[in-house]
Amino acid sequence: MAFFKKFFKKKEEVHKTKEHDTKQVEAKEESLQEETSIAEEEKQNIILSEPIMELQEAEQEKEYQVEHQEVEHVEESAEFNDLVEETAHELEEQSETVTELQPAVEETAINEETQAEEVMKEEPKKKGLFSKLFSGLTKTRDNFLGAVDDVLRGFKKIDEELYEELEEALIMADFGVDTTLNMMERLRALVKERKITEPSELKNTLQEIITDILTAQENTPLIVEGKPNVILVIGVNGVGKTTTIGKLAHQFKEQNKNVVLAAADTFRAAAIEQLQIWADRSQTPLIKHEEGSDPAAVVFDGIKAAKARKSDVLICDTAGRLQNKTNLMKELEKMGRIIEREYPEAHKEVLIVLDATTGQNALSQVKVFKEVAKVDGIVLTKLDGTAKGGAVVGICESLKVPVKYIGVGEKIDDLQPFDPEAFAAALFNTEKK
Ligand SMILES: Nc1nc2c(ncn2[C@@H]2O[C@H](COP(=O)(O)OP(=O)(O)OP(=O)(O)O)[C@@H](O)[C@H]2O)c(=O)[nH]1
Repeated sequence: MAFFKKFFKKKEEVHKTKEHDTKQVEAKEESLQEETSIAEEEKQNIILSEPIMELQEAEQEKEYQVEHQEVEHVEESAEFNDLVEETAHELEEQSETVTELQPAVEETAINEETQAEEVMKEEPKKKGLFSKLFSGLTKTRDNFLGAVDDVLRGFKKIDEELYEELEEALIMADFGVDTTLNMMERLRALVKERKITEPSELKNTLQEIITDILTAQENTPLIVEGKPNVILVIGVNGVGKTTTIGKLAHQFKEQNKNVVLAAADTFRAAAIEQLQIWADRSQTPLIKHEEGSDPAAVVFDGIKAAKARKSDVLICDTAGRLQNKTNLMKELEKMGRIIEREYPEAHKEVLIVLDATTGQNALSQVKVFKEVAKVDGIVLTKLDGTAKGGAVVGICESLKVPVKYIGVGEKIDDLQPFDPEAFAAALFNTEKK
């Protein structure tokens, strides 16, 4: 702005000077003309050399004046041109700076746009996860929360009778006896400590206790970044092992991971065929042998394929026959040995799949598997089809094995990482605490 003010002020000054000088020249011209006509007269009347010389001098002076004026004008216009050039130069420099800044400005704009897009993508994803969890837990919530609300509405003060009825509601929702007793003990202690008198306030306190139990168990990620990973999936027939493997493969592939599947449940031909369907669905290579072949040999070939493809994750299906614990133990041990020997650099996880509809039975399955293998995490399937979702709390509390994923439907993207706070919020129909 200052530059333009300076520029126009100078321009005005130049213009004024020019006007003033032109007037002066015109006045001079007039007087010269007058002098010329007098001289002419004199020339005509008295022919004398002196006036002629004067006239010549006057003419010369006039010429000089005009020339001088022109020079001044030329100088002024040169000054004006300089100013114009200076302006142009400054403008050019400014435009260069703008051009230099342009890519940075564009980059910033693109970055902001990308970030906004990512946030926009992330937000519905988060919302989608919670709404799926929320609708998946409908039966459990109706069963559990409905019973809790009924109890709390029926009392004006917190007394022993209220505690007993709450205890019953928790047991009916499959929290398990031990976990329920433990929860009630914590509830009584908090009521005393916080001097709670209103029955309606117990709901919040219960949600807090459940969130606390679910988050108490350290939950590590299923796979380690920058390392090859092997996941052995165990569990009894029909719990949703194959489906879970397909869903996991799909999720890892969405995260741009290279995945290989191995059909090490060779006990039934149908298990291999079913895994092939999920491998096709998630577009993942499947290593398989004939029905009845050695499961450890399938794992061996799976490792070979994973190494050749520089895979991030190898997921092995296994047969879960609890009827013969000795065989099951031998089979799992042999697979473990092969992995240790052939793939020592890999991170190994044993994931047990449990069917939530079996409620407390799921808990006893984990107990048996824990006798034959080290179990690192739990996948609880079919939470959408059961009123017994409270079993999750019992499993977390009594087994000290973290729930890593939950199944909330039959579709490929109906498996989600277990989020304890979101689970408790969906159970109590509230916000995450
Ligand atoms: N609603 C619902 N159904 C599920 C879920 N997970 C698996 N299923 C269904 O449970 C049934 C059994 O699943 P599979 O994956 O075949 O179970 P499996 O443990 O591999 O069983 P076998 O192959 O017999 O050993 C199938 O009909 C699945 O669609 C889930 O999270 N929700």
